[in-house]
Amino acid sequence: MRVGIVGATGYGGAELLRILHTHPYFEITALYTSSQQGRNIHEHYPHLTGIIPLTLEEINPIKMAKDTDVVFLAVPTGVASQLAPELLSAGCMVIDLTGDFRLKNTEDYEFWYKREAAPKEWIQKAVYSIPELNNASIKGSQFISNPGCYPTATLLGLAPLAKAKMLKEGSVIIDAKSGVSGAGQTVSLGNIYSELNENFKIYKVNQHQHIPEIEQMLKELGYVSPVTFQTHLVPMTRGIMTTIYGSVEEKITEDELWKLYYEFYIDKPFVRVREMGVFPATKEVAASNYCDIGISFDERTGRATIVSVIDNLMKGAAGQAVQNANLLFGFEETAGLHFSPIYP
Ligand SMILES: NC(=O)C1=CN([C@@H]2O[C@H](COP(=O)(O)OP(=O)(O)OC[C@H]3O[C@@H](n4cnc5c(N)ncnc54)[C@H](OP(=O)(O)O)[C@@H]3O)[C@@H](O)[C@H]2O)C=CC1
Ligand SMILES: CC(=O)N[C@@H](CCC(=O)OP(=O)(O)O)C(=O)O
Repeated sequence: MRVGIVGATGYGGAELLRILHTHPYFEITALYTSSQQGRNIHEHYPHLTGIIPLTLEEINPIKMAKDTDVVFLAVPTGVASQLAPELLSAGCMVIDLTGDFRLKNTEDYEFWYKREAAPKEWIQKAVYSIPELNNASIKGSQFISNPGCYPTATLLGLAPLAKAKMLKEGSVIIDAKSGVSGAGQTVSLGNIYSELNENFKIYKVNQHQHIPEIEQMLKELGYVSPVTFQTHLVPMTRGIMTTIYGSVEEKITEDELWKLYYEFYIDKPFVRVREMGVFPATKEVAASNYCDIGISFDERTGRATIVSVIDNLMKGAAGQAVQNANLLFGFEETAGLHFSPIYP
């Protein structure tokens, strides 16, 4: 299958290149840019010298549809709302990594993202897919909306309890932390070394654009209340940890809670439920497509604490996008994604 990547010069794009250049069924045939036409990708990313000898091409949907079978959009949110429909109309399959097609309600998008939403008919066509939580098969669709990084970690952490309808409505609090590559390669004051180093910051308090995405999916799973969701920037390059608190409706033991999670994910190759009492760290999934989950239940308070970690660029973006592409084309879900985490 011929693959094109728009935004190959960004962090999500770089991760797609790392995964796809050794993928058994996909071949990267074209890279597209809005600002660097004619340059070789290694001029932007010297680490790719001798590995991916491709020149960056201009974005031309008609030509792109002729030259590729599927296009990954690793562009800023806001750019895909116009570009994806153009590519789809030209006959391309599209995997969109942006937030532009995740929210089914356009008013929610406009409220949280503070910009105009994509056309409704295309939003309806987009399949939002965290593969471990999909009810329907995505094979046969043309257009995938890849989930956000924080929602992936959060929803995988909450899904077993939400689906079992064991979460007390109104009780969920998500405390999330991310490494700085989550903000992409664009420079901003908050992301420079002297602002980040030896610092720990909360940001977008009660205003994060991933709140409606988390709530939309939680509703589908069976939990309908709003959630409290806060995000923090950690002075590290990769990784997300979400520490999730929720009250459990029924009287259960910690053993029973662990069994619920273990069985929910038993046939899911990328979710590793840790042994009871063992909690994952971000480094234990770095550069891999795993989501690792640790669980604890406090019988005193009736509250569960769930810790889930991912690599924001892998399971949080490019890894999950390739996992979705594998499913879209009927390949094995894990194809090209057998990366063990980099440690130490
Ligand atoms: N970083 C992360 O951990 C995650 C990112 N995402 C999402 O993935 C997408 C990509 O993120 P990320 O790689 O981090 O971002 P980056 O800022 O690192 O890269 C985005 C790339 O988009 C390209 N671009 C900029 N403006 C335009 C435009 N007008 N038209 C076409 N291309 C444009 C740029 O390349 P060029 O100048 O060559 O065109 C740039 O390299 C975003 O929507 C982000 O929200 C989702 C989950 C996690
Ligand atoms: C650390 C950091 O800044 N992370 C970004 C994640 C952005 C992202 O992935 O945005 P969409 O998925 O909504 O496009 C943030 O919190 O906004």
